[in-house]
Parts: sequence; structure tokens; C-alpha cells
Amino acid sequence: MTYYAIIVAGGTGSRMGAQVPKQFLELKGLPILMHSIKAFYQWPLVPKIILVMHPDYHEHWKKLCDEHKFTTPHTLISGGKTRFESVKNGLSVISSPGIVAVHDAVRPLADHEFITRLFQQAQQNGNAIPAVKCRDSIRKVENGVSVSLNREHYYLVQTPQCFTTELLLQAYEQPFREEFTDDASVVEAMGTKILLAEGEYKNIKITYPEDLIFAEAIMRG
Ligand SMILES: Nc1ccn([C@@H]2O[C@H](COP(=O)(O)OP(=O)(O)OP(=O)(O)O)[C@@H](O)[C@H]2O)c(=O)n1
Ligand SMILES: C[C@](O)(CO)[C@H](O)COP(=O)(O)O
Repeated sequence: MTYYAIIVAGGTGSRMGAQVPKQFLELKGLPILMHSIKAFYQWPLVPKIILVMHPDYHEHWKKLCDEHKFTTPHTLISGGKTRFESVKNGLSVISSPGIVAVHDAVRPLADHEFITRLFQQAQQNGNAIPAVKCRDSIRKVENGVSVSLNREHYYLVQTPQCFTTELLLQAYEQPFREEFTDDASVVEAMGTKILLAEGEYKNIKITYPEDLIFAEAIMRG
């Protein structure tokens, strides 16, 4: 059984609006991306790490690795125009059957215990998708009219999303659709039942500048 982690770092970070894509910004003295990789590369469940990044940033990444003496083994792959394409490129180097986790490079607060639990659940059930319950009241707006919804029915989905390699490789054979916002939506489109696992509220995605402040505060504990 081989474990893989595809870390997708091929985005531009347009909503962050920084000089470099947000995955390279520092959090506690280390680029966000390095925190995300380090969380995966820990004993006893050590996956093969596949890092997907736009080729324009490969040299920048190598310099950062030297600067921070970052030696965690990984295979560097070129990213695509969409997240879907980036994941598909990452999947191209998977050679053995096993379990694959797909993780946003910009979710640096997932810890190894959480990651291990998801790998194990996917090994037992075929897939494991972390999600947390909506904590706020929720409303749907249609034609300018808002209606209250029952929040018990709504979950916020996170990464790492874990699957058997067979399932994810097959799912990514499908042509791209706009509604493929994550890996679960791609797998679901094949008719496979998606199994939600317990997510973590601290596992935030760095999207806007204020998320850096939240992440730093969470890391301080
Ligand atoms: N072509 C793309 C687009 C996104 N991603 C990755 O998918 C994750 C989630 O995407 P998101 O937060 O939307 O990142 P960006 O696309 O960089 O941000 P924005 O939408 O604000 O431009 C990120 O780790 C991002 O690097 C990727 O690998 N390849
Ligand atoms: C994959 C993801 O992080 C799950 O929550 C999310 O769907 C990415 O969405 P984005 O709008 O591209 O940031």
C-alpha cells in the first residue's frame, strides 16, 4: 500500500493580491507551502509527496528551499490553468495502488494526526472528505429574496480529501466542468457516494489577507 499526497500550489492567489502567490508568503518565518508539506511528511504514515506548481515559480521554490534548508523529499510537477488541471498533472506520476490525499498548499494548519485519520478512513471506505458543520445561521438568496435554511443540512468542505488511487485516477479521466471546485465533486460526478469525515475548524484556507492574521493567532495557540 503506497500513500501519496498531492499538494496543489499552482494558483495565483488573486484574492490575496500579494506580490507573489499566497503559498509563498511567510507564516511564522516559513513559507505557507512548507508548513503544509511538513505536516504530511511525518512518521509513521509517510506519503510520497507530489508538489504541483506553475513552472514560472520552480526556480523561486528551489531558492526558497535552499534559504530555509528545506529538505523534505518531494517530486515537483507543473501546475495547470485550473485546480482540476493541476491535480490531474499531479496524478500523472502515481504508479502504485494505494491512497492519495489532495491538499491545498494554502491550508497550513492541518496536522499529521488529522491527516493520518483521513488516510485511514479512505483506506477503509474508499474516500474521506473532511467537513465542518456551518456555525452561523444560513440564508439562501434568490431573485432578491432571502430565505432561512436549516444549517444542520450544510457543511463546509476542506482538504486533504483522500481517495483510493484507483477511484481518483478514474474520476480525473472526466472532462473538466465548472462545478468541479474540489476533488469530491469530481469523484461524485462518476456516481460515487462521498463520505464526509470530521474536519477541523482550525484548518482554514488562506484566501484573503486577514486569513494570515487568523492563522498566526491559531498557531500561537
Ligand atoms: N490552477 C490552479 C489553481 C489553484 N491551485 C491551488 O488550489 C488551492 C486552492 O485554490 P485557491 O485558494 O482558490 O487558490 P488560488 O487559485 O491561488 O487563489 P485565487 O482564487 O484567489 O486566485 C491552492 O493551493 C492553489 O494554489 C492550483 O494548484 N492550480
Ligand atoms: C478545495 C477547497 O479548498 C475545498 O474547500 C475549495 O473548494 C477551493 O475553492 P476556491 O474557491 O478555489 O478557493
